[in-house]
Amino acid sequence: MASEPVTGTSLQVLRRLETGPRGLTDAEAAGRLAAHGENSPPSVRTPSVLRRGLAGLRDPFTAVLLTLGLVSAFVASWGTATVILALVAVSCVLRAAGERRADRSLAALRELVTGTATVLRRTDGAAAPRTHEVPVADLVPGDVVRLCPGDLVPADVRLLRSRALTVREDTLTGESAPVPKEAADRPEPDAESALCFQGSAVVAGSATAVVVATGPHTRFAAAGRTAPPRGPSAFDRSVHGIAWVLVRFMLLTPPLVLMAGAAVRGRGLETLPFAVAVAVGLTPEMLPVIVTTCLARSAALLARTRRVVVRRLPALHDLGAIDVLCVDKTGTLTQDRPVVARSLGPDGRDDPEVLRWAAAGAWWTLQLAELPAPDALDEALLDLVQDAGEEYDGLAALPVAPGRRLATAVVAGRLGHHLLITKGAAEDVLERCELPAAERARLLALAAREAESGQRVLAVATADRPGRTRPYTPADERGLTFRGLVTFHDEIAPGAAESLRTLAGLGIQVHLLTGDHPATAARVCRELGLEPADIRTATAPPDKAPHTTDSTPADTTVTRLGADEAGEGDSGAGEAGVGESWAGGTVGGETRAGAAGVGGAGAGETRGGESSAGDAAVGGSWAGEAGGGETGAGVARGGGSGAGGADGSGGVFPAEGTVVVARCTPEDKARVIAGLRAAGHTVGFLGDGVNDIAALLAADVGIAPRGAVAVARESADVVLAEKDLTAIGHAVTAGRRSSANIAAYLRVTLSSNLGNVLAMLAAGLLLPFLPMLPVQVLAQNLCFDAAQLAFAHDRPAPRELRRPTVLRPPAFLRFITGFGVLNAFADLATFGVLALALDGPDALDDEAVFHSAWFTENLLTQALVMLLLRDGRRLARGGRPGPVGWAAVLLAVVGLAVPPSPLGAALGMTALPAAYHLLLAAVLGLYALALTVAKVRSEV
Ligand SMILES: Nc1ncnc2c1ncn2[C@@H]1O[C@H](COP(=O)(O)OP(=O)(O)OP(=O)(O)O)[C@@H](O)[C@H]1O
Repeated sequence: MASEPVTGTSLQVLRRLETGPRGLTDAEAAGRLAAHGENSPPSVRTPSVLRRGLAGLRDPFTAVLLTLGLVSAFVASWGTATVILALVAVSCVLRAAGERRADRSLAALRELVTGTATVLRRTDGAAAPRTHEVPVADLVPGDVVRLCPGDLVPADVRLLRSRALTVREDTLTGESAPVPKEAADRPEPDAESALCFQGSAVVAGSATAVVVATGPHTRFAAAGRTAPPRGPSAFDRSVHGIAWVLVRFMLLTPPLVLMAGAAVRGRGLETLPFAVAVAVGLTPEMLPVIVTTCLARSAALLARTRRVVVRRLPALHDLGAIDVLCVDKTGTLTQDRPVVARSLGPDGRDDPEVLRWAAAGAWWTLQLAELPAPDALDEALLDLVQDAGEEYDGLAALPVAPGRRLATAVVAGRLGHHLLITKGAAEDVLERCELPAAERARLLALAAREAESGQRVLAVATADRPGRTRPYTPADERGLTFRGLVTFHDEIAPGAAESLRTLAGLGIQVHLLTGDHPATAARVCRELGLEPADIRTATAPPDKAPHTTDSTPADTTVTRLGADEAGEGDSGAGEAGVGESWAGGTVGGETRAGAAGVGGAGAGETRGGESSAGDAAVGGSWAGEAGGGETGAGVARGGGSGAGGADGSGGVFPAEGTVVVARCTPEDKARVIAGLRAAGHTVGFLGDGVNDIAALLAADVGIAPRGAVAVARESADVVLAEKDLTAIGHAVTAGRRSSANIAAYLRVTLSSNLGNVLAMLAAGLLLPFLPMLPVQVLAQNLCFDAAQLAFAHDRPAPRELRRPTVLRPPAFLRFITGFGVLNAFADLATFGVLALALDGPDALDDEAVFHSAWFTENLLTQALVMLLLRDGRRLARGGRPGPVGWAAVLLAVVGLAVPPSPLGAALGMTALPAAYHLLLAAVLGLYALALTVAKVRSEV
């Protein structure tokens, strides 16, 4: 179905689809919707619970458990095998159920951000077609749709008309370089270039197209594709690091126990079930369950209370771990509702004529490039000049595109001449004007002065050319006559200042990456209460600017301006700054570069709030290749003040404060983020436009605000469904909360498990019998696991949420070893004291008594660890116990109640003498004291 109607001329295709260039009528569309079904985006086929359960076996802990269970069955230790396999089953079922719940709630949340398509429909056959925004799901074959930059192609379509259309097809091909598409009628096999496929992103240009396939018939669905998988999150990587250390321990444990038993006690293979049980005791089996539950609960709560949609569950962890947030300016920190402020001539005086040129250019670009709607700057111009462009006939348009910061309209002038009207970034337009260098520098300074007051600035130029039939290309934008500047005021977005303050309070460094002028960006920063520590310009060499997709890292020269150089009120300094960046691009001026190490150096070591991560090079290709000598058009000079220490590039980011990188192309934004990540930061990016897609994908977490274009929303991990930016702070806190719960679970479980295992190994060697029967080890493990589920529901203390939650495996393993050893000492001390104090028929040399005493003591110490390592402060302040506190109490009750119960008898246990409980209370008191001291010391 997808391929059949797309060959032949556009007309043939339209006929075959029983439609026309004016689109379908409402009745036809409704009929086809009933016949073809919804054009639902191909969703991941929801796996069955069984499939999910089996997938759970791939988790390393579960896989090791299963192996140990099978080993036990192999040596006919049926009790041990049954309990282990039951543990495996419980873990897989809980995890599958949690994932299903999470999937369901996410599917419901995604509804909040579903996209729409611009479609041409008629009320009846005689009526004129009108454009409507309809939900993507309502599209049917035969619908005529309009595509513009930022759109996601809503179905498989055949182009009817197109203007300089480029799309990214990475969802289908994995290839991120934009591909040109054209409406021309071509025979097979070239017909593909007139087809766009569902899920592709429109990067530039515009088109009108007819829908040829929807829903399950699209190529995307047929290929069974889903969104390209992202690499593991920062948190996942840490958890995996820890998991693999433990898995190695677990695999080593049984042979060690066997060898030690044989060497010291002369025991044989009969110890294997015990050895296996000890290894199982080390396993944090509930980890996958707790991770899924924590994430799903936090995501659902965020959506309900803050209208924040987490589109990829693990992104919530990364959100909690970010220590750097890069934001774009327009549409994110500002509202992107610009209003014309001034129109001035080259002499700096008000000149309304410049505004008329700019508006005429905007009007004809809009008409000829077939853009369904003007961009915000053009809209502001057209709002003010009602009859814009009426005096001309439009001939051609070269619109703005990612990496291209100007637009040209060609109109018919007098006496058969053509008139080019170009408007855009001052640097880009002035570079194309015929001007002496000094005059150009003066005009750039004029633009910078306007920008310093926070205004957005467009330069306007024209050119009179003899008429011709040859098409116009960017190469024709040369030898222009400068006409003047138009400035715009764009209000700050609601909640932006408060949101930035909250982020600073959460220990997150904010950087601004924008395509706009450095002085405008710096002023916006100040208005938001952020004093930029550094202001830089990322300048693609002019001849590369329109073709950023094939630019290489070395194409970007980064010019650093001192924070004060673009400073407000000091126009001289501002002029110098901008002049310098300009010179770097064209006249061979100097690009001041800070000292920089090459990115990635010291990554890992430099992580974390107190580290010098910020001093490391931004690195990656951006810093490394842009610096250190002559690059592109600029000459980099080393010897700046950065702490990276190597030779010069502009890539050093300070450890504190905000850096503004202005005049960024989409690739520059992505490169800066890649560099920051290589320097060890966990980086979030907040952006709303088609020029932000690469950055959204490059960041650990991409965030799109409400109002972002469809492609940005689709590329983001987190979407804010409300306009209020303060939701980001709440989302970060929610991420930290779930990460803190998982980290606490790991700390408590692993230190406690390690302590038990060490104590059991030691006791196994000291005693003439096994310190616990395998089935008892497993039973107490099961009780402890069940209690651990409370961590998914806990509320961490506020101080735990003040900094990014970063699990550093070495520090973490040190923690659990320290507390594990302490726990083992407590266990052994208990028995030392009890052995000395008790004798008679109930003494500890009786196996059943010993096993029961060990069981009770184990569960009580574990409860104590839960209480003190997690709920200690809350209880010390006289607060009510949280879920973990109550779970600990329950665990202690089970520890005391099981041995004398029938269940205890079935497990080979017996009631314990009263004296034991008294002595145990005293030993536990001492242990609690030691634990508290150790905890306080570990926090200093
Ligand atoms: N309609 C337009 N006509 C001419 N030039 C434009 C137009 N829109 C944008 N520009 C120029 O292109 C520059 C870069 O635009 P781009 O969309 O990349 O970034 P931005 O909107 O300025 O900032 P941000 O990256 O923060 O969203 C603008 O600063 C402006 O100079």
